Amino acid sequence: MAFSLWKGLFQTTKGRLLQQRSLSLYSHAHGFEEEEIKKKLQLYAGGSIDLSKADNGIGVLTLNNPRVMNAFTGTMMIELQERVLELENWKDGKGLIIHGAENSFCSGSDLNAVRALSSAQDGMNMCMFMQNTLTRLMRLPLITVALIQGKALGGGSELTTACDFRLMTPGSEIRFVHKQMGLVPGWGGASRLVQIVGSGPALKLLSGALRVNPEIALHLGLAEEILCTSGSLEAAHTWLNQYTNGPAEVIQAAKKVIAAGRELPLEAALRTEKEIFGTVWGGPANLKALTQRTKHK
Ligand SMILES: CCC(=O)SCCNC(=O)CCNC(=O)[C@H](O)C(C)(C)COP(=O)(O)OP(=O)(O)OC[C@H]1O[C@@H](n2cnc3c(N)ncnc32)[C@H](O)[C@@H]1OP(=O)(O)O
Repeated sequence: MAFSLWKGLFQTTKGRLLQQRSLSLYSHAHGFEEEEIKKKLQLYAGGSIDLSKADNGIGVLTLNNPRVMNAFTGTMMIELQERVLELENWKDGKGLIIHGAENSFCSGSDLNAVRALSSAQDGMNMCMFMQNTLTRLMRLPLITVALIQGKALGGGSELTTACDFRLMTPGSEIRFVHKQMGLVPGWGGASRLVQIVGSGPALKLLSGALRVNPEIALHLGLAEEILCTSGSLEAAHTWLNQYTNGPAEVIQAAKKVIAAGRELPLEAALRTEKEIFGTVWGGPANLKALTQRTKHK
């Protein structure tokens, strides 16, 4: 009796810990005033973040504010959070492509909002708000791809690092322009960039505000492939389809074990891998493969 009570308690706590890892980084305890910053962000309206979810499990998220090169207004920051929460609950989802409207990726945060929210407290709250959202985006159980056409500047470049992969078109550019603005990244872009390209190249990209064209991005391991400009969204779908063929629960499990390996110390990652393995072992896809005596020739 006592043993089963302890076991139940242990499993609930473990479940909660696993769940918490997928939730936000900052809360009230860190001095983060989410409602306060959301009220302020609402004042800087314009553009939208559009999400379409197809039956094949691939979503497309469009940064839609082409008049200002898809800069992030306050309301777009809030909408991004809403779309990410929606994607967290997409049971049949397998992959996500993020792109900008009208052949441009994103020119960072809307400079009008930046100017108006220049106090230290607003800056910290906006930083924590965007880190929370982009961390949740990074942890989505979906394979995520940033399709970069045109420029990804400032916060736009940071957003690309929250995706699993980056695909670029000829003439496109990723550029951490923060230094030119007297800043460093604050949406988590520096920390993620180090994980992607290593600390030396990351320091050069930031301190030189270097332009990263598709060839350099390929060389650094920042981009996976250069796609043709025409029909690049279809090409991004084709590229992603190589990795999303199969049942959603298996693709999602694959993303989850890799995300754990990317973020957690080895022992914690191994334990998480065991938990996720348990969700697919004996599951429908596993039983089907066993019944069919699947061979891998
Ligand atoms: C998290 C930290 C950050 O993200 S800080 C923001 C970093 N981003 C920037 O500083 C981008 C500044 N903008 C630029 O460098 C250029 O506008 C870029 C994006 C290269 C485009 O140049 P170009 O193709 O010549 O077009 P343009 O300058 O005429 O721009 C078209 C209109 O868009 C506007 N725009 C552009 N970016 C932003 C932005 N981030 N916030 C607000 N507005 C932006 C331009 O001002 C221009 O508007 P308008 O036609 O002058 O009314």
